[in-house]
Amino acid sequence: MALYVQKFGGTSVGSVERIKAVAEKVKGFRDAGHQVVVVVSAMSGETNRLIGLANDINDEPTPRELDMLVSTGEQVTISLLTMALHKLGVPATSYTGSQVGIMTDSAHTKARIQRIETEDMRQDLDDGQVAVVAGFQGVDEEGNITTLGRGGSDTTGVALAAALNADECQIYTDVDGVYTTDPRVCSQAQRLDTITVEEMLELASLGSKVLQIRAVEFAGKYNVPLRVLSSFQDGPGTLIVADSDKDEDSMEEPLISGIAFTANEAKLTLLNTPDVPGVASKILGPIADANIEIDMIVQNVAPAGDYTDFTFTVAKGDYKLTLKILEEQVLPALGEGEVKGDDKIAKVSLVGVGMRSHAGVASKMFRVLSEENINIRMVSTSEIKISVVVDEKQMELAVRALHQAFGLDKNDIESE
Ligand SMILES: Nc1ncnc2c1ncn2[C@@H]1O[C@H](COP(=O)(O)OP(=O)(O)O)[C@@H](O)[C@H]1O
Ligand SMILES: N[C@@H](CC(=O)OP(=O)(O)O)C(=O)O
Repeated sequence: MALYVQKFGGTSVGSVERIKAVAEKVKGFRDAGHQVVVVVSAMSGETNRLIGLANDINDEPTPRELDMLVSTGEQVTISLLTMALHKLGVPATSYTGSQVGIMTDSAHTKARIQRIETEDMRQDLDDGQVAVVAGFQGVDEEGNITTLGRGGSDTTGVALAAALNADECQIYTDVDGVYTTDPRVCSQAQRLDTITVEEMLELASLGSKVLQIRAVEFAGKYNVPLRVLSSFQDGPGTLIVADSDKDEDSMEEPLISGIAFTANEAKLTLLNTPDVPGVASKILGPIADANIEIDMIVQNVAPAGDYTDFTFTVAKGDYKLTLKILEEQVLPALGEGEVKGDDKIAKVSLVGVGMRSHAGVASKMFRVLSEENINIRMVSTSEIKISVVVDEKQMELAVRALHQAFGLDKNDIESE
């Protein structure tokens, strides 16, 4: 007998038929003698619909009320799934985050889990029940409902698996595992049998939304065995493995494990800023004060030593506010310069632990992009990733060209 925490995302519970299919799947595990805790997201599109309603009423809803509203999406699915399980004769009880004791801090819309009270769930499991828990939500010490950030049900699943010491946390979604890149954009993408926590963290943080980044962090920190599977077809899925557990038979790591991309960034440039100590902090200080996260930063070498250009990227949602801060606070403080912005950009990233021991990945990447006539506007690197910023409209072309050039296409891998 094993204990599984099974998380079903929005598409997997997107209709009555799909909810019934999830109930059948859960029943199958229970009939096989396993204990199951299920975590569900809201039906697909529901969270966006609720946010839309809020914005129709008030374009700046308070985070507390937003959490109160969007958490209702998951409350619908826990009850419907539990009813579907009852219909199949499976004893089950639904719980909101607050009822099951998912205690978080008070950072509404991006709360962090601090502890989980597991007694009720353990009692249910001991009684032969399935516990059906609302993903994405928790409660703070004052009893306010909080949410964990978009995609947060993955984190609920992994956190519950850690708290219950489950044998595996299974993330069921609409693809049958983690692919070399998003299979919706590149039909040649290949499912990976395993991927390391480190690589998955990079892919998630660079835009692959198959897993929420904090869920991967949690799995790494608490050693939770984590598997991504399809809720629509059977198969082994992809196991996220500790960095030391990567297939020991393979003598060489593949150079690139995956390609991530996102069009959710915008680029801002300050032209002709004085090249003197303290300028970077004068530019970025007011932006940090506004709680805006900065991703890539590039400062050009000043040709004559006295003026430079300073470019950085932020999330697209922060673009307008950042532009305003630069124009209204930073430029007056610097006394000179000019601001330029572009929110039609995309970031494409190659990820792979094999890069550590191989030179030449960047030069090959740049060559492939130049052969496709794709202009590179910014570059950033770390030990296991290279990211470039390109025009948004060239993003998919860049992904496909790089996927093929780095030998990730289906036919290449199959013929090895
Ligand atoms: N490398 C990747 N491997 C698999 N899926 C990916 C990858 N990158 C992006 N995706 C996308 O992630 C989607 C699944 O995530 P999401 O829509 O959040 O699912 P859910 O609703 O189940 O939480 C897939 O449909 C796929 O388009
Ligand atoms: N419903 C929430 C939480 C979530 O994790 O959803 P999904 O599993 O469908 O990505 C959201 O849309 O962000």
